[in-house]
Amino acid sequence: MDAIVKNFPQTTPESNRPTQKEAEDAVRTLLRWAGDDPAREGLLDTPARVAKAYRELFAGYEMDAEDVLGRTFEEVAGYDDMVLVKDIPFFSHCEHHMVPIIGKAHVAYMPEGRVLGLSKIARVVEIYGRRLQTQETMTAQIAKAIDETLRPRGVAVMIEAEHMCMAMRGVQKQGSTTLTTTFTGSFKTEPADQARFMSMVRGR
Ligand SMILES: Nc1nc2c(ncn2[C@@H]2O[C@H](COP(=O)(O)OP(=O)(O)OP(=O)(O)O)[C@@H](O)[C@H]2O)c(=O)[nH]1
Repeated sequence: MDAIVKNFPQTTPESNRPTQKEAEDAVRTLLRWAGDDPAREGLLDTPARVAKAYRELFAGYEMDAEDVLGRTFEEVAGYDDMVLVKDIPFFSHCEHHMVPIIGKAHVAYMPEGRVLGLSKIARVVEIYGRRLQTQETMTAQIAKAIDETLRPRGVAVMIEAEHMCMAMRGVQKQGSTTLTTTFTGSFKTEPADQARFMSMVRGR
């Protein structure tokens, strides 16, 4: 798992964290930048609310995929075929504009001796989603985390998402979806495994 941290060194050391007051002052600055008055009554509590909301929206920096994925079970009754958890909803934020990415993740693996608790797969999506992200990085991180901790025969991750930076601002194209995939192991080497993943994701 060290490799994951090395490849994706996103977590801020606690010593570099601003104080609550610094965070609230920064929000007041942005309110003024937007053209509003942080001293007006309706905005007085907003900096504290935003600082609190950021802790929640970016809680992924506080969480470690290794802890979550470390809890595995012995293979269940000889089951060794694909396990797919699809349509896992998530909210993330793009690292370019800090506005939402709204999407769904589909995550599959081929067990090799051990299986994961299903909720742990959704938790890994949360861990990487609740950070500033690009969709490509998030897709790769989820696959890599499962691959390195569980050592399954293969991992497949597909993310479909709408980027609010393309909808609310800039080019302003609402409703477009970006799809990204990462395949490891048998999903990479066996076209049949990859095709089955795609058809299971698409089968509604
Ligand atoms: N590859 C990738 N690009 C992203 C993602 N989220 C946002 N972007 C893009 O990041 C790019 C940043 O482009 P810049 O030209 O530096 O910034 P900008 O002037 O705000 O760009 P516009 O959005 O075109 O107005 C934009 O094209 C965004 O669409 C992502 O998850 N993956």
